[in-house]
Amino acid sequence: MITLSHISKSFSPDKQAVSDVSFEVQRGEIMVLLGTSGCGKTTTLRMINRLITPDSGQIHINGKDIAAEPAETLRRGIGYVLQNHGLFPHYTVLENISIVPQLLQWDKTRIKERALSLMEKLGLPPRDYANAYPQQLSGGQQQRVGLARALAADPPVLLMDEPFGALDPLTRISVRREFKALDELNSKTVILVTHDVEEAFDLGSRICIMDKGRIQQLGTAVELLFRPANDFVRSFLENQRLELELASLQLTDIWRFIPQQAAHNTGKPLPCNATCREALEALLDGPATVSCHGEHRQLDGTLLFNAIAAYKKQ
Ligand SMILES: Nc1ncnc2c1ncn2[C@@H]1O[C@H](COP(=O)(O)OP(=O)(O)OP(=O)(O)O)[C@@H](O)[C@H]1O
Repeated sequence: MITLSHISKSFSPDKQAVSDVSFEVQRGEIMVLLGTSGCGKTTTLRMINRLITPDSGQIHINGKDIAAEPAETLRRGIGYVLQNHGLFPHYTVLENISIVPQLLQWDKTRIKERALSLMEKLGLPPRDYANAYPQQLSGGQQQRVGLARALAADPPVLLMDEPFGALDPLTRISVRREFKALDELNSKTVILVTHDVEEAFDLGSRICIMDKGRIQQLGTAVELLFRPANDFVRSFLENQRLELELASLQLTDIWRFIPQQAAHNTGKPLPCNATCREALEALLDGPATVSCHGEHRQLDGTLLFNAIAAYKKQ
């Protein structure tokens, strides 16, 4: 678990880069820091691995005050992923991924097995890429190697600064999908910085929206969309609101607004953890049957929109 308590930092006397930021991130969570350029996301992240020292406040990782720990020891427990991957050009892919386990003096077989397994999981067939050099890879492949390198020693904490920011939209989505599918994320505490709203909602267990160094709201996608804390949050999400709402709301959230109309046993089955967006897509082919809490109800496009509207009005 990572805890920030009243963290502030300024680089000049007249402006606070980060102002009284407090939050907790649990193991298994991906917490996203989201906001416009210059709002203090990167500074916040870099204080967690002591690349920047806060002016005031404390940061604890698993109950330990990071200021009391040697920076080197601290960083060995933290995987750090940057936008421009930072790979060593004269090291092969395998050598780049092996750097931290080597520093930790893992035995050679274990290092190789771990590196090859990560390459497989991240869509880099070892046979094709293990002995390649970074400049022989595409941007997306380099970023996959950067991810594998950060994960190699299985650190309990992962800090990611715009990790997919330099990739084209299609590559970005596929690298993100592979990242999300990594089962080892369940045992890590992850903080990810982005200014991409869609990415934040796709990856974040919770999202922390920042502006001018301050937290404006920290919550789940549904909380931010349906219970915005202030006008800044509301307008920050305005452009993508409908898309985000459909992708964030699950049928279980709107279940009580779907009429108790027995299903006709025609139509596609939809599970109650389907999102409204998935439901909408399925409903383009005709009515469906939703199953929630052992009950089955009929759903079509009109019923879905009425239920969403009722949920928003409550
Ligand atoms: N080393 C530094 N020296 C002086 N000012 C800095 C330094 N690092 C950051 N700042 C300032 O602190 C503020 C917050 O910067 P920060 O990089 O944390 O923002 P950000 O939200 O990550 O922005 P971006 O998305 O553009 O990276 C900005 O006004 C920035 O100019």
